[in-house]
Amino acid sequence: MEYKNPIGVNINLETGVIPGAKKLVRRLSDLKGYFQDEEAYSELLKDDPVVYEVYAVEQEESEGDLNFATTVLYPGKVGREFFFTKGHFHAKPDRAEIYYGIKGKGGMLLQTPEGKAEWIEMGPGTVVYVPPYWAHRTVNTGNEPFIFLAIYPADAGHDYGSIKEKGFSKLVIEENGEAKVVDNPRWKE
Ligand SMILES: O=P(O)(O)OC[C@H]1O[C@H](O)[C@H](O)[C@@H](O)[C@@H]1O
Ligand SMILES: [Fe+2]
Repeated sequence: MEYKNPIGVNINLETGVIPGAKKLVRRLSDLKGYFQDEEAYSELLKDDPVVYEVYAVEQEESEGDLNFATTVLYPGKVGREFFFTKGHFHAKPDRAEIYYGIKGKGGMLLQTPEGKAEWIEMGPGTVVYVPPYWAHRTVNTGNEPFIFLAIYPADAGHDYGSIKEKGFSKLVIEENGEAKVVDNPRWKE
């Protein structure tokens, strides 16, 4: 039997960087169609800011193995909507995931395939259990980078399709300087 080598790394708790990890950058242009306010989107697209970065340590897809990744989600808004990650179901939909808040302020929108949504606030030290079958998207509701760790099955995969097309049934917007979770007017079952 060939055994894999264990890994020990230190996450930089200020920047979210995992040394040696694979870095993925998502700019606003990668999130076309995701935000409600298309005018605000086009305006902001002139600068095409980085919305988030992911530092991932991933294994080949196999049952029983685990991946981990940090995400640095920058502060910002498109219109009244706070910056967020794309959000996804797992390609193997019954795979669960654990998130751990490191720095900054935000939360997670979760949603069942039928469109029942939940919002969980996150800050440093928050653990979120994402149960099997729930789509999940993180949102930065603060004014500094929101940094968190995620641990997920190596064979979970990402299914972006239905979220890209329909979004979440809830939106997280700013109202009078506060984050508010409201119904998505464009949501259809
Ligand atoms: O893939 P997104 O929905 O854009 O979210 C960005 C990333 O967030 C976390 O780090 C997850 O562990 C990753 O699996 C995911 O790729
Ligand atoms: Fe996930």
